[in-house]
Amino acid sequence: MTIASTVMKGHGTGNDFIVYADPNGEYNPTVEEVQQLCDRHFGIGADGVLRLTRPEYVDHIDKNIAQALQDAQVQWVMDYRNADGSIAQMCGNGTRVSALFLHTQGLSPQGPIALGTRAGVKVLTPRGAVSGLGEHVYTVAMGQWHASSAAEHQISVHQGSVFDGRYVDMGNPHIVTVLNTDTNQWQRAEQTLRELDLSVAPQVTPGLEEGQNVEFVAVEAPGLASMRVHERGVGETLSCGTGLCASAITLRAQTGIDSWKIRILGGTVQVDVDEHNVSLTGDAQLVASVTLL
Ligand SMILES: N[C@@H](CCC[C@H](N)C(=O)O)C(=O)O
Repeated sequence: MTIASTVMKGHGTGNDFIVYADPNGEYNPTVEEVQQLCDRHFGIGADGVLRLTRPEYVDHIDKNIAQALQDAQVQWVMDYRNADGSIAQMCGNGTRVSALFLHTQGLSPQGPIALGTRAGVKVLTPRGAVSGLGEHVYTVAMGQWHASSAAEHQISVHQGSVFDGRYVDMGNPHIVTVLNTDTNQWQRAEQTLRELDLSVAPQVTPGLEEGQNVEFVAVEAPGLASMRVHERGVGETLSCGTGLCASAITLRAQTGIDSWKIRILGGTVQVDVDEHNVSLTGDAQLVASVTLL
């Protein structure tokens, strides 16, 4: 695939992406092209592709959301693809990398960006001035969340253990299991978390028709937790922004605590939840500019 504009590689807490701007709707990759770009041996390698385009060039989008993007007059929409070529509604870490790309490429003025996604408009606020490559911190307001009030799913992992999981809708689907809320149980929960074999997708019963991202969380102290994730369309990743938000929402339901610092394999983020909104603060980094041959 050729893309006649700047293509970059970046990541947010180790969740890595290939990112480019496609303002004229000319470079809409096929499933095979996404798979090839994301292949870690035969391609550039990434968990997903972020195609930044105009609202009219995004397909597989809900009619009402497409209308909302038009009403909000967003300049840019993040058309997100998983490494296996599938389409997802949202990617929390991807929004930060998209914002950094738009800022550093001069495609969006400094300051907050209203970024369109298949899950609606998300506003990203840079924490400090954005100055070229390197690490930058953004807060993304993810907006209204929805969660089931009970753990209605069972998650079995490769080793045979079975956990209860709750459904959380972040625009994309999540099933979250909290391994402990009693901090005296932290060491055991942390060991369980560390030893989970996520090389194979956990089995979820009942599973969601559209598939699911699955998160496992252990609580170390009030407001401090660790998480691992198996992502739909990718596999285990070093971080998942929507999964971190889904985890904090579930932790809040089980502990009453609104504000969480959560460690994942690729770093640490801050998640703040209230009745209506959830916001995610974390890093974004661009690491390379790539020429596709
Ligand atoms: N890594 C992302 C989520 C990407 C989409 C997900 N795999 C899905 O299919 O829903 C994040 O940071 O939120």
